[in-house]
Amino acid sequence: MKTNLNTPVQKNQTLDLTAVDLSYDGLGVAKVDDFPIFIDNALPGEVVTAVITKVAKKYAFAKTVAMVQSSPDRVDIKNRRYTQTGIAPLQHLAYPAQLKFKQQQIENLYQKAKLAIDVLPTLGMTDPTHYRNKAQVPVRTVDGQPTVGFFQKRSHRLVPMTDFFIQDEKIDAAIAKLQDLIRQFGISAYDEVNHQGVLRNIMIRRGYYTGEMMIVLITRTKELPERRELANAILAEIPDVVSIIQNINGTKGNTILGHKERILWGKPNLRDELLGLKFDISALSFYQVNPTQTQVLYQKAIEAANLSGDEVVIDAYSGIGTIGLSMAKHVRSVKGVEITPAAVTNANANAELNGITNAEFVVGKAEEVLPQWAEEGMKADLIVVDPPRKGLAPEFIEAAIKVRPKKVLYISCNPATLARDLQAFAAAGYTAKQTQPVDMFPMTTHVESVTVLERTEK
Ligand SMILES: C[S@@+](CC[C@H](N)C(=O)[O-])C[C@H]1O[C@@H](n2cnc3c(N)ncnc32)[C@H](O)[C@@H]1O
Repeated sequence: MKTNLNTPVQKNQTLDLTAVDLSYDGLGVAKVDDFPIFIDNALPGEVVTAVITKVAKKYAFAKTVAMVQSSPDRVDIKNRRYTQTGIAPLQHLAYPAQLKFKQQQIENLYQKAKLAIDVLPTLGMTDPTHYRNKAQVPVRTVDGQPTVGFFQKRSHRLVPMTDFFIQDEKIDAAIAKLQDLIRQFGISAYDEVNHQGVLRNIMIRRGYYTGEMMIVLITRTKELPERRELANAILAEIPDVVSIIQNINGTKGNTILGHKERILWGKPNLRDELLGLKFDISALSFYQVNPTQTQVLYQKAIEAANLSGDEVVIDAYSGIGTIGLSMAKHVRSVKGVEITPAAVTNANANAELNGITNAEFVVGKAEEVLPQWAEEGMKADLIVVDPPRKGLAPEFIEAAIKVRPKKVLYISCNPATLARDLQAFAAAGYTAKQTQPVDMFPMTTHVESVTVLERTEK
């Protein structure tokens, strides 16, 4: 065995470890002479017998082989596969402790960033399972059959399953039916090693309030054999389907959706409702995956913004307009910017659908459009941002400061980039008193939150 003298542990070594923390991705953290070891299946306070699986220069990974002393926060898991695949990496942690973990994640990052902002207790769900309104599952050949499931963590080995625990059960039922139909029709599964086969992924969305279902079949090829017959069979077997779309993605790599699509049956959009407003959503548009908690998040955001009714609002990273349109009746006007053209088409149509006349959305990169708006002398009282995980670009923050809004409302799905961006705003005199985490992704380590920054300089 190769021994590394510079690290206090060696690969394949078995030892007892005490977890003192939980990493951002749900692994127990133990220290040996200050050297961090990330342990699969260990909660803070637990003592486990573990075997070291990998050693790097500054850290190591280990796997629990026996529990010496377990945590009172440990609960029975539903199924090993949900941890194996990363679908529910926190399923072994009691739900109240998950909420606390998310609050602490933000607190720790704020402490490191020297930000004096209170983090409120995370708002959770009554039933933290079966909440997702969207499934995106790979299709691969297993035992000679096209099979649905989920990839094992950090790999592309398919773990077959049709019951996904955190997804709407009607979506799970539709996935199981689709697997039967794909097999009946003899549609080949994608083979990513040789870039062969037809069906890569299945995406399904279901409107929480409307019950409408959209099915997207993502293929490598333009050809989808017997596509009309397949669409008819889907309609006969799966209830409430309003849209069947073939999305074509001929690229190699991990991107799920391609840019081209063909409607096989029905409407190009799915309809859902949020806070009493109707929203049409295309297959290519972003839509929050937890519909009940999205309403909690938006309500908190609107409340925290403490609107007077007279504000000019910029809604950056506006998607299909859900936040801007939910705010529209509380403000003077809303102007949104979003990179995905299909989402902007949805957003403007959604304004019309709800009789909202004071909101408008444009296509563009927020970090390019906001500097243009600032250059043109555009004024705004409130800038709402809801960026992807990478957070805000420095050019965006610079332009936001130039616009000099009284407030910035930051909705974040990644506390690390949130803390970084809040530091940049703080340097320009924008400070926050508190952050409200809302649990949008129970059983996972994802942390969503809302923070209002106010301009402290005159
Ligand atoms: C977290 S989602 C929020 C969408 C919307 N606010 C909502 O809650 O439904 C982030 C959105 O930013 C968009 N986006 C990603 N990069 C962008 C960029 N550079 N400029 C503008 N929009 C971007 C994505 O397409 C996505 O719709």
